[in-house]
Amino acid sequence: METRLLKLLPDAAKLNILRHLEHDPPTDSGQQQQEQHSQLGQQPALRVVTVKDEKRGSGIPPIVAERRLIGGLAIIDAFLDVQETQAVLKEAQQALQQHQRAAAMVTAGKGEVWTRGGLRGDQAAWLSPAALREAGQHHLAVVVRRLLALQPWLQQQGFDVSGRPSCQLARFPGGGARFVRHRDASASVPYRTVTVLLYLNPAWAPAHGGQLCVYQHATSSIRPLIATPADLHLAAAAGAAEERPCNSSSNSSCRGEGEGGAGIVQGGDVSMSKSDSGSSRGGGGSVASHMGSLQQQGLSQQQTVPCSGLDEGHPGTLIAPVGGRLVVMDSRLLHEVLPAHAERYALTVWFARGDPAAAASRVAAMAEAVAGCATAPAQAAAAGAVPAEGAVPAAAGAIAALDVQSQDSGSMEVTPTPEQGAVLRGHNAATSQQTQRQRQQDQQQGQQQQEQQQDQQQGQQQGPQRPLNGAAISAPGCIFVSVAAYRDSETQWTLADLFAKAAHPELLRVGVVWQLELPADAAMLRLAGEQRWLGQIDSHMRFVQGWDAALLRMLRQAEAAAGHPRVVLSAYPPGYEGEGLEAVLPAAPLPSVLCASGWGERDRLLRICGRKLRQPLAAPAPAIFWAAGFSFSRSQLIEEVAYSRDFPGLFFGEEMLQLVRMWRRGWDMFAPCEVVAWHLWSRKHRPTYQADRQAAGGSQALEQQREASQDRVSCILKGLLDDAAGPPVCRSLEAFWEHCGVGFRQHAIADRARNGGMPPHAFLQETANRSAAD
Ligand SMILES: O=C(O)CCC(=O)C(=O)O
Ligand SMILES: [Fe+2]
Repeated sequence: METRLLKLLPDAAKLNILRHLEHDPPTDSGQQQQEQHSQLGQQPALRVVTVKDEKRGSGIPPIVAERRLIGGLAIIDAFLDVQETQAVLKEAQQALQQHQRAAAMVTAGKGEVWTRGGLRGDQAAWLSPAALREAGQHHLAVVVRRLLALQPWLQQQGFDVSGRPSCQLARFPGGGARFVRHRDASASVPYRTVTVLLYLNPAWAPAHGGQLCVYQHATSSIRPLIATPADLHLAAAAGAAEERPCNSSSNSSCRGEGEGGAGIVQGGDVSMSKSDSGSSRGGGGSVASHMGSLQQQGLSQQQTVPCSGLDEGHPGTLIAPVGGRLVVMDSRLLHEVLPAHAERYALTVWFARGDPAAAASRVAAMAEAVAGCATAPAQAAAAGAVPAEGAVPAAAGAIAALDVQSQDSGSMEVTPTPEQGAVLRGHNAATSQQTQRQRQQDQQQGQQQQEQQQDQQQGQQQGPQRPLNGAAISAPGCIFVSVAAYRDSETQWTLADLFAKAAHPELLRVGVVWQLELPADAAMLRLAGEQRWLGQIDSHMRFVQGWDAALLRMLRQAEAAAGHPRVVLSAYPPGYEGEGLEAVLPAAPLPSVLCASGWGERDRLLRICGRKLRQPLAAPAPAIFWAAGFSFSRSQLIEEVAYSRDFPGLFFGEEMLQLVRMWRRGWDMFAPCEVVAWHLWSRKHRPTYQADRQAAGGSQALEQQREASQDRVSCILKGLLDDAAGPPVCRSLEAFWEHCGVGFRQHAIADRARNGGMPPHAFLQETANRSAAD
């Protein structure tokens, strides 16, 4: 499979292989977790040594029992005394060392501290009670149990903590390591309800930094739990209205909390803070000074360090990570760990709600998984490290694989890595739902085989030498969607929407080509070649509900109309406005058809546009042109018409090159009769490769390379250069010219081309987009 996959690649691309974590957090099955907890409780090895075991009695220490969360936050000092803290710290250090592999993998992938990535600088290890027991880390085990024993206390306060908790040790190594603003109940782990942090730093001093900053705990209503993009939208809108500065003189609810039971220590090491008032009292200095220290280390704040909420003027409570201190917080609260300048240890228990993560949450996790690509530093492009431009996979890039195959009920962790931005994977085995699907798949196998034979016969009859070997459309199969992205903040939303709106997200596999790296030896996602269907989209798109089912339906219709299975659905999708959560999708737009629109002034390559139809189509219509940003077919397409590495720097021209190659090998284009996606035509929200390169002073060599590629495409289309790539052709170039209605030698466009093969009156004046080329 691997060799075959190599051939499928956009040859110019550098594709980092999906890096699976080899180690799962240990407590991700509810059943298993329960067992582990009860084992923990029963083990004689876990008898109290020096740390007080609160198992006897109510299990809730008095120091905690009399407190409650106010505004979603409670800070409880001296949960452990100094000796206890020291004993636990020692074991925590051991545990982190023992679990170093795990810790490394949840951070930088090689045990490195990832401060340059700027998002998260800690090293962490999941704690399994069983592992602690085996390792003889009794103090730690007892403390974990004491933290777990807070469950009824939280329940009394109305939190759903009936799900399985998870437990983690984290070490920030100092040197400015931080953890940027986030919510623990995030899109990737929406089932977390309460975060309990126990700090293990007996000698903490203000100069050590690393304070926890909690935002918005003073607001009366906490934002709704993020579960779906729609919820996110609502949450963002509500949050924007709620957000207001909070200081002791102007906001009574803040002051009330500060003075009340929430544990705000005035003049001590907990303080309400707002950067613009410079009121970071006693808590170890402002974020700006931390940033300063990062800059001294040669890291530019702008390029490598995302802004702190404090720097943005948001009100927050600074909490020093002093040894023995317990912080209990609603997991929905935004918080961050400010740059730590000394080693900093914390033990965290996340309590979770009972119901397993819903499909929508798994979906939204995709958004987080790629969030890093939007912040990728500009220098990668500026240094000429980007071999091609545009949003099409002919360009070089790195693939981050997003494998959501087995996450229906499992927890998942998004693991940012410096190279890839993020890798996402689930921790659980297949669910019963999946097993059921598997059974259905098995049942349909007989049918598939039959249809497969039909496919093969059809393929042989149709001329192209290699028969199609995929099953027919009625058979279930996975869709592989290839997404190319260049520093595009919309990528995360595109992926979230893609999964959220799929009728069968479990059958979806996505590869993101991040167009930021030099070409190198390629290795394709192992997933790609194994899937039955192939989609290709841009990184700034939205989708209709059930887009996958709709595309399969239309592909089936198109195949029936064509009388063979070499069919590609392609169009320029209509536009949406706004970005991220603000995206506005026009309702029920009419479909469009790709048409020739003219010739590029400098490169003299054909430009195409999407012309909106006056009326909906009853079925997909035979079409002429192909758009790289929206294409759907059987996955054999990429085997038969692989991207070529012979055209470095190509942007305009790529679609025509692919088209001539596809068509001459027997693939027919069809215009979808339904709109299933929207595209953001404005480029205002993202830098382009071209602009980055110009900002860096341009590169003559790259420009020349690009022009040479364009010339070669021109020559191929004119028949002046033989295009030997790929499997043998079954249609002539002359037939292609006639089919398109384009005189490539004469630069002539016939009406057939201008109308994309449709009757002239079929169109509205309005186009679906400007020409994608301009
Ligand atoms: O260590 C802390 O104070 C907080 C860490 C954190 O936010 C997390 O692990 O999610
Ligand atoms: Fe957190």
